[in-house]
Order: sequence, then C-alpha cells, then structure tokens
Amino acid sequence: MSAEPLSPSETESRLESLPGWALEGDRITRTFRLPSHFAAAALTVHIAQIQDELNHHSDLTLGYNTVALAVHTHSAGGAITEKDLTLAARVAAAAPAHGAE
Ligand SMILES: C[C@H](O)[C@H](O)[C@H]1CNC2=NC(N)=NC(=O)C2=N1
Repeated sequence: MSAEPLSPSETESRLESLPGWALEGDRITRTFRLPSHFAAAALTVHIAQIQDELNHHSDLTLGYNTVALAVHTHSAGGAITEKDLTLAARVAAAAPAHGAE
C-alpha cells in the first residue's frame, strides 16, 4: 500500500466514492450518528480493531451518540494517502451494522 501524498484534487475525486467523508484542512473526516451511546461506544471499539489491523489510526472522538474520525498519514508528513482512504472504506463498511448513519 502506497504512502505517497495525494493532492487535494485527487483526494476530493477519490472521496466521491466514500459518501459522508470530506476533506477538511489536511485531514479526511466523517461523523457517524448512532442510535445510542452504547452503540457509539461499540463502533469506536470496532474502529480501533480495524485500525490496529491496518496499523493506521485516526483521531477518534466518542460523543453521546456520535463517533467522529479525522485521518491523515503521520509518516507522510500529515498528507492524505491511500492508507487513509483504505481506513475510511473499511470504517464505512463496518458502521452500518452498528446502526450508524
Ligand atoms: C510504527 C507504526 O507503524 C506507525 O506509528 C503507524 C501507526 N499508525 C499510523 N497512523 C497514521 N494515521 N499515520 C501513520 O503514519 C501511522 N503510522
């Protein structure tokens, strides 16, 4: 998996296939809304599992019924890379089973 920086325009075009994800500053972000606090907490654990499996980690924020991610690649100087898009896709695939929108 490449850790080459993606340009902002390339990132924007790749995010078209990841609904709900957006480029904000130097990170890609998404906030999920869950049916309960417990469901939100469960999603954070699932995301932590995915992140350890990929050895790629977001800033992950648990709210009352929300889970927010902000991702970039530290080892690429904080740029967006393929690793961030892979993590975003894996989280997007896992979230619906937790009732996330
Ligand atoms: C040593 C370990 O491989 C690195 O610290 C990994 C872990 N998780 C990471 N996560 C993110 N987002 N960027 C990285 O560069 C990164 N590097």
